[in-house]
Amino acid sequence: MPEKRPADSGAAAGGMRGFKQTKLNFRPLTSKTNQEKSAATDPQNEPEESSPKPKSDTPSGDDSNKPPNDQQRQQHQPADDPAKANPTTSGSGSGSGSGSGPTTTGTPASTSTPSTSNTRYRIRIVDRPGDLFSAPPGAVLIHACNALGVWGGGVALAFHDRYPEAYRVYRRHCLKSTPERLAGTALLIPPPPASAGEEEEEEGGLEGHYVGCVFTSRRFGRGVDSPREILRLTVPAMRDLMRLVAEEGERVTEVRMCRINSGIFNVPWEETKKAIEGMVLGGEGEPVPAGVRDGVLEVVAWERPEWF
Ligand SMILES: Nc1ncnc2c1ncn2[C@@H]1O[C@H](COP(=O)(O)OP(=O)(O)OC[C@H]2O[C@H](OP(=O)(O)O)[C@H](O)[C@@H]2O)[C@@H](O)[C@H]1O
Repeated sequence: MPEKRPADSGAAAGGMRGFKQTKLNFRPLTSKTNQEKSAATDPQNEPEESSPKPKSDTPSGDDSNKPPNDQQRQQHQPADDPAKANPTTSGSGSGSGSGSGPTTTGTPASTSTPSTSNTRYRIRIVDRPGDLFSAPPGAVLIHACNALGVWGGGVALAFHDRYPEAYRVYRRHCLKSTPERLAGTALLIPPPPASAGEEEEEEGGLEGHYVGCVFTSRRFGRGVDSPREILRLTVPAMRDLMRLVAEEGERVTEVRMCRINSGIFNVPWEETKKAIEGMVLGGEGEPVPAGVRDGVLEVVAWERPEWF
C-alpha cells in the first residue's frame, strides 16, 4: 500500500482511462430497516429530524446532479487521527473456505430468488491490481461514501463522472435523511434492465453495474469521522449491503470493491480488510448472496496498478 498519496481527483486527473458517462435510470435499493437498525446499533446516534436540512458543508437546494464544486473537492483534509484503530467486528479471524470449488452451499436454487437458509458465510478479500470498472454486467462495485451527498474526490468522483444517474440517486438518498441515520448503512443502486443498442459497449463492459455505497463516514473534509469510527461503521454498512446484494439473487454476478476507506478517509487498508473479513454474515433467515461457496464470498479488491 502506498504510504502517502494525494487526495487525487480520480477521473478528472486521468487516473482511469476511457471513462464514459453512462446515463441510466437507476432505482435505489435500501433495507427498510436501515435507519432504525443504524440508530439501534449506534449508541451515538441521536434521533434527528429526517428533513434534509443541509449542514454547513452540505450542498443544498435542487442541484442533485450538480457536480461537486471546487470547495467540496478541496475539502479533503486528512483525518486528525491517522493512528491505527481497533475495529469493532462481530467475529474474529478471516474467512477460510476453499472458495473455488463448484460446491453450492448457500446457492439459490432459482435465478432470482435469494436463499434464506441459515447459512452463515464470511467475506474473503483478494487484492488485485486492475481497473475496478472493468467488470462484467451484474457486478456490484463497492465504494465508501460520506452521508452528505457528495462524490467529490478519489474513486467517488470517478463514480460520479461515470454514473451521473447513480450519483443523483445517492444524493437524493442523502438529502432525504441525515448523516446520523445513514452512518453504518448501505445503498445499492442497480442498473436498469439492459436496453438494446447501448453505446457503452467498448472495452471494460461498462453497462449493467450495480453501485454499492457503504456509508462509513458521516461527513467528509474536516468533518470526516475518525479512522476508528469509520472502521466501526464499516461493519454494519457492509452487513447491510450484503443483505441487499443477497436479495438480488443471481442477478448479481460478482461483488468487487476498491480499497474502501484507504484514500481520502485515511484508514489503513489492512484495518478495513480485517474488519470486513472478521464479520460473520447470514444466518437466521438472512438471504445469502448467490456467489457464496463453501461459506465464503470472495470479493476482489481492485487497486490501480500504480498504487498496488
Ligand atoms: N479514479 C480512481 N479509480 C480507481 N480507483 C481509485 C480512483 N481514485 C482512488 N481510487 C482508489 O479507491 C480507493 C479508495 O480511496 P478513495 O480516496 O477514493 O476513497 P475512501 O474510501 O478513502 O474515501 C471515501 C471518500 O472519498 C470521497 O470523498 P470526497 O467526496 O472527495 O470527500 C467519497 O465521497 C468519500 O467521502 C483507494 O484504493 C484509491 O487508491
